[in-house]
Amino acid sequence: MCMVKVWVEKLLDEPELYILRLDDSEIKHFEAAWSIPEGITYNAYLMKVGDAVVLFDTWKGEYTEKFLESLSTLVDPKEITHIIVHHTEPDHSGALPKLLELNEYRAKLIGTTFAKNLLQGFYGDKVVENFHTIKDGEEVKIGNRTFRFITVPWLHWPDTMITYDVEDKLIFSCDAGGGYGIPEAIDDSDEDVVKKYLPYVTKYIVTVIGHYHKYIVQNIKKLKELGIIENANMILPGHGLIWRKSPTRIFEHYERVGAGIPTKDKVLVIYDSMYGFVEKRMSVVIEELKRYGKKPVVYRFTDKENPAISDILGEVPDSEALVIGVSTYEADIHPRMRCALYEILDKANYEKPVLIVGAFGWGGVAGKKVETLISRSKFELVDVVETKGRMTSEDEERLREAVRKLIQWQL
Ligand SMILES: Cc1cc2nc3c(=O)[nH]c(=O)nc-3n(C[C@H](O)[C@H](O)[C@H](O)COP(=O)(O)O)c2cc1C
Repeated sequence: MCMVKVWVEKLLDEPELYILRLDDSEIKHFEAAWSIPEGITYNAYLMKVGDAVVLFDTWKGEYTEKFLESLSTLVDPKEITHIIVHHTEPDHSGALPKLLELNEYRAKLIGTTFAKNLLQGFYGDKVVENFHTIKDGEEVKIGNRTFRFITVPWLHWPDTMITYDVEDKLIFSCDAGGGYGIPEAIDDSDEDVVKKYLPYVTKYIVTVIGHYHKYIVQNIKKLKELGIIENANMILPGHGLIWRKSPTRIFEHYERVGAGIPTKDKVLVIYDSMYGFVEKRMSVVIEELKRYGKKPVVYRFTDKENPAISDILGEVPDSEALVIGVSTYEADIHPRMRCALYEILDKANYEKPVLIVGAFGWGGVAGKKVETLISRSKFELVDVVETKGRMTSEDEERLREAVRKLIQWQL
């Protein structure tokens, strides 16, 4: 039996505003790719304003029945007059077709032209029969409120927009401002809950939006210039915590991740080691890093450990530098490291210095291949120390020297 938790809570009396949150503790791999033992929540919101009943997004399709059940405790689905579609990815739009059926297609859908197009592709023509496409910045009066729709393309699909409730200064931000994890609270009032949650936000940003991370900075700049962030009373994302104690905090966090602002002294060390040759080298690296006051965060692929790539990705944005340790495997990079590197370069491509360390048996190519990948990315290549078999005392000295070079690299 499915034991996921559902929250239906009133957030405001005026306007009458509710959150409908499902805690998906059953999910293992978000987007069938990112390991999230911490789970995720799907947040939809319902607002009753004058004669209008406005729904902001829905939940993932597999929870349609639960969504309709929860919604029915607040309103007869037939009474919904407007549905705001911020983003059509099925974790937010999955329950929409069934809801519209119950609603007898009375509600007006509001979203971008892209959103209309995508919904039609996913669910057919009927779903978009009553769809109003908005232009960036367009304001629509609904009930006794003014809703301004602001497009935030590539955060993280081309369809994405946010809604600003002008009178109440509320930002419904869908994926922007969201995170993984199932916080024990609805909002940011408890600092312990926030502290535990923020690393999951980083992991979410990198895995979900990371490929487009320059748009995070661009789009937040756009919202700042509109002056809506600093005066917001609440940020209401499609995943995770609502921000009402310090609404600006979540976008500041997003900005930091988008820009790759480092945490002082944090160096990310990632390596594979089948029989311990790379590992020996990496213990020298780690020892040398610590000697200079650095705080290495280490992920290793060995016959005992197989860390999730999603967790590694979440560590990149706030690292000062990276050290990559690789063995040569069938004239290539070890398969697990190949996979990790591919994702780092795709999702977490930042201007940070990188040191490459390699070990091989008869012809080292892994280090050179990593070097080629790094030199084509935004990362800055500091040095490559790739040597044969067991580590000699000369190899060790070269490694220590390379670590010192990394440390001096404008960290
Ligand atoms: C399955 C397998 C494939 C390998 N392929 C190569 C290779 O193509 N070229 C090479 O020089 N060494 C190759 N090696 C040797 C390793 O790169 C070498 O032993 C290295 O020191 C391993 O470091 P590690 O024990 O830390 O993983 C291979 C080893 C294994 C187990």
